[in-house]
Amino acid sequence: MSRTPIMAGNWKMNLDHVAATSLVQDLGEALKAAGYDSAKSEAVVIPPFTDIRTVATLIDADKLPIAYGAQDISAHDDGAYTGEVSGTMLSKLGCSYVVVGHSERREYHNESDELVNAKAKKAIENGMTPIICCGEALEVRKAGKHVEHTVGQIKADLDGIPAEQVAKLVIAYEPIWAIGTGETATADDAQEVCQAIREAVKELYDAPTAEAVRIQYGGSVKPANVAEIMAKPDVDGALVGGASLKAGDFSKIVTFYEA
Ligand SMILES: O=C[C@H](O)COP(=O)(O)O
Repeated sequence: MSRTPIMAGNWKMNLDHVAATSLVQDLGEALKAAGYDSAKSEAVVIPPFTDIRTVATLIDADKLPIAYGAQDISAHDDGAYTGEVSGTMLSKLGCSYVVVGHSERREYHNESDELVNAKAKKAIENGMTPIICCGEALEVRKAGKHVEHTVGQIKADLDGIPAEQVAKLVIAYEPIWAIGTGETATADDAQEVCQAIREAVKELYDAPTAEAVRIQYGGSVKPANVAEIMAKPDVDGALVGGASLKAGDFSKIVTFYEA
């Protein structure tokens, strides 16, 4: 089973809609110059909500080979939920992906696995693919409990999602201690947990579903380290923060296969 690698750039709370235009234009030009082949790697940008319409308009108008999505989604369909954004709204903007359960939202917004599960289901209900984030804090890794912790998250995050949907979604393993620190996990660290996540999906569902689900690594991925990480059999892509804010760097990560 060959899984198309997926490289998603999570801009986090960076770049207003004007700056977003420049980055997406530069990224489109960099990918074209690199001879980017979308069959070898999928490029996705995940901007702030306020940028999505602008990014969508540019990608559509210039027919750029870039998908886009959102950094969060409401667990509700509509109503009195001030500040939240619904799946219907995101789907109507043409979003293909929704990041759910990022460690920064789990920490700063106290998001539980139950809420992450509800958000993943809402993304699927609205025809979008969730990128379900998981990963351990440094103290958990130091205690040697990182596999147990991360697999436990994913089992809860996938609760009640049928196999045919799990096969199509994306899981992002992001060790919290590697996010934004420059402390990239080693390729072996990434493989260990991505393999354990795939084994857990096999136990929860079946072998075909485990083979089909795409599992990313995230945490200080850069052009210099992406090829080694991507050479691992159970790593199917990257969820990229800082490096996705630079068109040249993200283009090199998307075209990792050229290395
Ligand atoms: O969503 C992206 C991850 O949090 C990784 O961020 P980073 O590449 O800046 O470490």
